[in-house]
Amino acid sequence: MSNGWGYADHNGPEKWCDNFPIANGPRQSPIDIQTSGASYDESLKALKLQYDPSTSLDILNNGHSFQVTFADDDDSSTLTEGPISGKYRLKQFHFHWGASDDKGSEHTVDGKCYPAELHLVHWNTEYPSFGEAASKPDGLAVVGVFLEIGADNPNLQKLLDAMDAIKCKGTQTSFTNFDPTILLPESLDYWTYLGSLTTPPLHESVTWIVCKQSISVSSDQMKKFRSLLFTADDEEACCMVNNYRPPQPLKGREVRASFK
Ligand SMILES: O=C(O)Cc1ccc(OCc2ccccc2)cc1
Ligand SMILES: [Zn+2]
Repeated sequence: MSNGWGYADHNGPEKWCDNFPIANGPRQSPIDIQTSGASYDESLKALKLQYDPSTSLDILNNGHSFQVTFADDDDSSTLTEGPISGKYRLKQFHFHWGASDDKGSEHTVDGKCYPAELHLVHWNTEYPSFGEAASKPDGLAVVGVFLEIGADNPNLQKLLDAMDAIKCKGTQTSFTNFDPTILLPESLDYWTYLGSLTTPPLHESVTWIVCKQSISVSSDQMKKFRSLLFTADDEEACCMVNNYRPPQPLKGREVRASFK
């Protein structure tokens, strides 16, 4: 794969195993969450998400998605409790979405796809940095939130307004004073299982925490996501759509629910 991984036929999810053999590993993500197979675990705590908006730094088109990056040199923005032990710091959040409203999420629920999925990426402060944590079995905790077509979501507006400035791969702009709490659903009921990054290097280092309740996004707002490009300004334009990996084999893993 001379020009790196992506989501096209020549460099997409079916080809990633060529350079990243862990793609066929025992704890790959995403998965289809079969609700009947998820077991309620009364020992699971409620998620504790404490974010300081002053830690948001910038918004970047990295050629695979767009991400908002946070200052993570102290414990200002953290995830604690829930299924994890210890303290995890927020590093970034990003989205995955489809070319049309009938697909785009990475996780599915009883086979149902959503038009998009938000990932809030946190790393275990047991390790010195995100880079160190990213390859450890308990290194990362990612909170996933489904987006479902409905009314315009005003809480997405600041992200949408920034997209004109990050249309092409490699572009970024300042994105300060943003509290990602506004992107969370009302209920923080969740499913949790042990999985992986859903993009190369596909490290099996993620405790996944997938919220049962979705947030809304309108069809028009989804069109704005699809106006971004996978490509740099000196390349032939390719719309940033279908940047999702399909569900991977469960391989005997347990999926637990924080709710009855
Ligand atoms: O949320 C996801 O899609 C999982 C995911 C989380 C973090 C992530 O970071 C990219 C990255 C991680 C480790 C090393 C290099 C790059 C890549 C994927
Ligand atoms: Zn992701």
